[in-house]
Amino acid sequence: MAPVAMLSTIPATEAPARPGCGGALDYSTPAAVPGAKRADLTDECQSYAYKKLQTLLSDSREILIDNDQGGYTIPAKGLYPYQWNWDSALVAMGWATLDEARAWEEMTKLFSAQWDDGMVSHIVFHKPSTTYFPGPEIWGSVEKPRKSTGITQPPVAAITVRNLFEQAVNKELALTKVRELFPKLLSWHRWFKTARDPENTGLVATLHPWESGMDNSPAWDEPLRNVPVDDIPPYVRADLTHVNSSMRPSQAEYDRFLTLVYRFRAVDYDCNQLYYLSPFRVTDLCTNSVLYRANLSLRWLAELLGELDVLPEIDGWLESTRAAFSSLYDPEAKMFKSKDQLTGKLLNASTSAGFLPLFARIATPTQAQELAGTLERWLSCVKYGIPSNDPESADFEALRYWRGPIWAIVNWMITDGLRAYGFDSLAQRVESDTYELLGSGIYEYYDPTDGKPAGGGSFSWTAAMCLAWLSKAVPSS
Ligand SMILES: O=C(O)[C@@H](CO)O[C@H]1O[C@H](CO)[C@@H](O)[C@H](O)[C@@H]1O
Repeated sequence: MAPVAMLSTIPATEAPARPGCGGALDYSTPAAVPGAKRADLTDECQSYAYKKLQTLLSDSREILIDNDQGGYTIPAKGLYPYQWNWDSALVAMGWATLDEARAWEEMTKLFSAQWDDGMVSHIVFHKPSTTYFPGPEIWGSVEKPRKSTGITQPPVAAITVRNLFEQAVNKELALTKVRELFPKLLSWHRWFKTARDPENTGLVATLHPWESGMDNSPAWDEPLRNVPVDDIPPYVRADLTHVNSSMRPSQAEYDRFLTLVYRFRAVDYDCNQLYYLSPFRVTDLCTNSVLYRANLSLRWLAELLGELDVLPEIDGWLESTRAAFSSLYDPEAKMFKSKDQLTGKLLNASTSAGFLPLFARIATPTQAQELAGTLERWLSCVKYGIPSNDPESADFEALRYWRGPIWAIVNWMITDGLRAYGFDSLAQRVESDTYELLGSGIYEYYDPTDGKPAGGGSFSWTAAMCLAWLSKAVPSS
């Protein structure tokens, strides 16, 4: 696909009209800046490209400001009215481009709800809302609503904290914040080790599809089949009042999501029991890849602070994960796969999480080469990348949430990995596709077959990716 050449999906009111420019555009400078002009482009073309980026950036800033609830950012109004864990960690990187203090605040607010055992919840219920289910009164009770959920999400936070520190202009503030956050991060990562890898396998368990962040991924079809539906109280889904049911998880999936919540609640989310009693226990590629990368970041932060005593502990985690990770590689499919810990089998589905070992830097060079080949095949089947599910698989659904649509945050993670392994042109293809998709609106996800935006609108982590990643990645030649 030609880099950012087709812009037909941008509504005329939101983007400047595109003049007939041949070749790539320069997004970095207005044509009016003397000396900044590319010789092969007209003033009109350069100014168009510049304006397009400025429009996207200002829309993205507005979304973060609009979704700001005072120190934390909701993912989208109505659909997701609380603070979500990995959303906030990704959104903080976006905030950092306009207000560093506000970016740090996002992290502080997330960790304000950290549990005594170290866990950081997948949702923090700072303020009441009637637009989401299941809310605090389901996770706790009507009489005693919980302030946060009893499950977690992929631990992006340490990656963010390192990133915020490295990018910081105000290094003094950054160092104070790193000092504050480091022990909290360490305690969360220790919780992963003890609560989710009590048998010391090197890979942590995920006990609920919501913990994976990729809730209705086809990878969970098999293990969810072994989750019985209990006699749970009747409930009304709020998500279907915001988004069409054809784009959301099925009722059968929700029944199982809720069954798991009620079973976990029955033991008051005791982390020593959940691992053994959950009828859903998988090795999720996303969680394990993010955790490995987050442990690399945590190690970096420990060195920054001179916390050298903890290095052997973190090195031990890294080493055991490295030793175990190849067991998740399927050489025939040339793809990493998640695993069902209860049956011991690799799960059949090939999903975009299979590329995340690149983001982790844990794929071997041979595996990375093969993954790049697999990704090329996927991209040859769709107009835009990266679909969340193998576009050639029978269960690919272009608009159903994590079963096909493109997610900007996943594109960022995979692109970061592709560049680290030297696959620059593949990375550029994904960056160009993402840039073009965002031009049609800053949404939750996008249809890989035609680029149609879908799910929640004015979506925070998509806006954050525009600010923190795409604004720097768009091709300038
Ligand atoms: O559908 C839901 O109700 C929530 C449950 O956590 O998940 C989606 O929405 C959350 C908020 O954006 C994300 O963190 C998840 O990854 C997922 O896309």
